[in-house]
Amino acid sequence: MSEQSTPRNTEAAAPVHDVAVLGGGSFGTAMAKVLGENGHRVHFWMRGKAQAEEIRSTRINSRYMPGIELTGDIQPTTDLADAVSKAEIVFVAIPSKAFRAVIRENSDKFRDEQIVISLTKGIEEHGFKLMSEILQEEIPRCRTGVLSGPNLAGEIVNRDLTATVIAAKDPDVRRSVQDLLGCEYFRVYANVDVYGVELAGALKNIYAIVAGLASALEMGENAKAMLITRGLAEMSRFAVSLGANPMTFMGLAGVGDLIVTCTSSKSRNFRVGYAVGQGQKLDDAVAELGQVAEGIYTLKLVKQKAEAIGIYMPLVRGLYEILYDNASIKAVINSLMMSVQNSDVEFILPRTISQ
Ligand SMILES: NC(=O)C1=CN([C@@H]2O[C@H](COP(=O)(O)OP(=O)(O)OC[C@H]3O[C@@H](n4cnc5c(N)ncnc54)[C@H](OP(=O)(O)O)[C@@H]3O)[C@@H](O)[C@H]2O)C=CC1
Ligand SMILES: O=C(CO)COP(=O)(O)O
Repeated sequence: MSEQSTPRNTEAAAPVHDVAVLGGGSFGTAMAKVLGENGHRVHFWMRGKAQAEEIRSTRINSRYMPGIELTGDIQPTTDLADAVSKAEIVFVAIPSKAFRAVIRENSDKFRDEQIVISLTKGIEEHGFKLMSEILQEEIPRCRTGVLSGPNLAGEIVNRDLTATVIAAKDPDVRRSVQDLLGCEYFRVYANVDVYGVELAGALKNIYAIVAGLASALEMGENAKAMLITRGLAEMSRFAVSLGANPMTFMGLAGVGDLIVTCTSSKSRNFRVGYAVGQGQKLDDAVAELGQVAEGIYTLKLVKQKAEAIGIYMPLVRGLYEILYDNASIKAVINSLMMSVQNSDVEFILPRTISQ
């Protein structure tokens, strides 16, 4: 596909491609909008007939993106087979809990060598699988990749300047996604560390919840910086132990996404943490949100995994105790502050092993 595409910023009209976006939530809508504005034909699949009909007739996805008009050739559909069969590239924005089921149920609809990109930032409960691993298991004939970065959907649909990362082993996959999505408000950087980019996107949701909690408790700016930086240390320690490249965490998918979700109430994970910090029960906070906050599931899985492989993750443990063990927030903070004072950057000065 990339051979046919024109370099950016040329006068020549860019070729129109058929693409599919699976998932009619906030992020699926944001990516469909970018692709539509870039002149591509977007087969936009969602499971709700009423939602598809609404978008077809009003050009607005009122539940997930109220007031945002979807211009360009965006064709909402509830026929996944039809969307996938027409597409050169498929983007998947389905929450992690439903990701495998949707792909598996439709695995025979994908073509050999078709490019399939995960937009989902989560981990599967059984087996600690990332979405790219699920794609490889369910549709091994396809070429796969992952898009992740500081990408609040609500800003992208307003054409606010944004950058993201496409991670794929295959250079043609990377180039194709850059060509399809890149435009004057959306820049797509490339990485080959698929596992690191994907894990960064999933892990940062946990620290966004922590940051929301700290914000509700008015802990101050120093505390915010401490939490973001120690969150970065903790998530990179964990990811590196699983084979990710530590340098990936210096990039947009790591530190970039951590900054945006830990400092903005536009992040759903941040908002869940904020609500809990204000005394709301977790279930009520999630119900009120009405959208997915992947971090609450990722937290459980990462705590379990970290314990199983012996990785020190005090923020994960502390947040878990608050959300799931009814621990007092004050007691958890006190225990974190009074734990052993250790190395700042452990890739320079190794930690003293004392949990
Ligand atoms: N929003 C954002 O800013 C960003 C989100 N992401 C990631 O994208 C993924 C999707 O998030 P987002 O779009 O924001 O989530 P939303 O909560 O906004 O929407 C979820 C979407 O998934 C659909 N869905 C849920 N269960 C199923 C199922 N079993 N089968 C088919 N469709 C289903 C919902 O359909 P229905 O309405 O019918 O329930 C809805 O369209 C998440 O992993 C998130 O972390 C990544 C970057 C940015
Ligand atoms: O991943 C995101 C921005 O990069 C979206 O974060 P939330 O899911 O917390 O809204």
